[in-house]
Amino acid sequence: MKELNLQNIRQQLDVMDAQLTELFEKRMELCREVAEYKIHTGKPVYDSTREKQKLEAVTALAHSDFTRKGTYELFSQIMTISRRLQYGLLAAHGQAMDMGFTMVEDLKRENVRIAYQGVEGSYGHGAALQYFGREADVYHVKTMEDAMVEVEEGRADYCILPIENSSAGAVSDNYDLLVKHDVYIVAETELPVSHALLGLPEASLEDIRTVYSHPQALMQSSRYLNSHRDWKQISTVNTAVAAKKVAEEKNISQAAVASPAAGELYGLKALETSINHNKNNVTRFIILSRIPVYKKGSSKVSICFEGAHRSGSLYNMLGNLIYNDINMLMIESRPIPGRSWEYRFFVDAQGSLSDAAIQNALKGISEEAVSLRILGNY
Ligand SMILES: O=C(O)C(=O)C[C@]1(C(=O)O)C=C[C@@H](O)C=C1
Repeated sequence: MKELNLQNIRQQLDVMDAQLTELFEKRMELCREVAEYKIHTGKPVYDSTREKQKLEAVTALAHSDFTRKGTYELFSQIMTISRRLQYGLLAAHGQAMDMGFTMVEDLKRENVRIAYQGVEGSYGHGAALQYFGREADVYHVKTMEDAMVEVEEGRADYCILPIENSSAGAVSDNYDLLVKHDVYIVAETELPVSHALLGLPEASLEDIRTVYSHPQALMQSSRYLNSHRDWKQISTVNTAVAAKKVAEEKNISQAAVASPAAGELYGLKALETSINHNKNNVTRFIILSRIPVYKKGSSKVSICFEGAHRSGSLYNMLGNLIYNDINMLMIESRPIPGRSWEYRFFVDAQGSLSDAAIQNALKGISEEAVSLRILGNY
């Protein structure tokens, strides 16, 4: 057997890697010229047919299954890097994508109407008052979708909807609705969710036999509620509806799990406060407008995209963020209606639509994805 000498093998690898690097740099120089051609002709950077042909041609040169697969991966990466280079050059020539958003100094806050889902005293109501102030012109509608339609059809200037809870995670339905309706995220607000056990003013803990609330709130307070085994727990559509029911039925044995604000509104007494076991329970609400604007200094961009249904597609989309040095804050996937086992992705990234890096990344995603929608910058 040939005597193996690691040092000698490494020296040969070093020589070969230097050649590869030199060739890689030469290839990128040519891609620079391709970019110049594309700047002048307006031809898109991404050419899937050419990439497919290229991958077929180079894999045909390989001699084993292993190197064929490796060649495929290697050249997919090289062309991805080539695209990044070209997007950067296009952006430097002022050929950034038109995002369709206008930057404003501040969001309009005077004489605005705000729709929220639920009833008075619900957490949605609380979030609306927290963001727009206690004197704000807020009104409620029945469903989350109703709230979006109010904005879309111009009856409300804004609507406010929960999108994520620190313990329960994403409010998936609202992600789906964001794609369905022509509304844009213009702001967000975080509302600490702290449940109280609310009873009639004359009630005491010993009187309670039945507790009403939304299933989520019952669950979030289950440790406390289960320590009172004789209490019957009954679900309602909303925490505030539970409080209203207790106030209206005037039965001393009934209590509701809802916010202290709901208690105040319906004249109930807090028999116990902060009964949710996760004390760091915060819900993030988004504020939606039908006008695509973003406030100067906004630092979070939300997008939604569908990639091609093939290996590496998501990886390539996210590569656009990585190559532009953008920090991804959140990713969520949702099934695409009518297409089983295919998903669309919702991504929050750090930055502003006026940043060159964000513009560059979004241009890349928009060319390479099946569809891209910018949901907002706030
Ligand atoms: O040939 C082109 O049009 C290029 O932009 C070059 C290149 C490559 O690196 O080979 C890069 C991107 C395209 O999607 C296809 C191929």
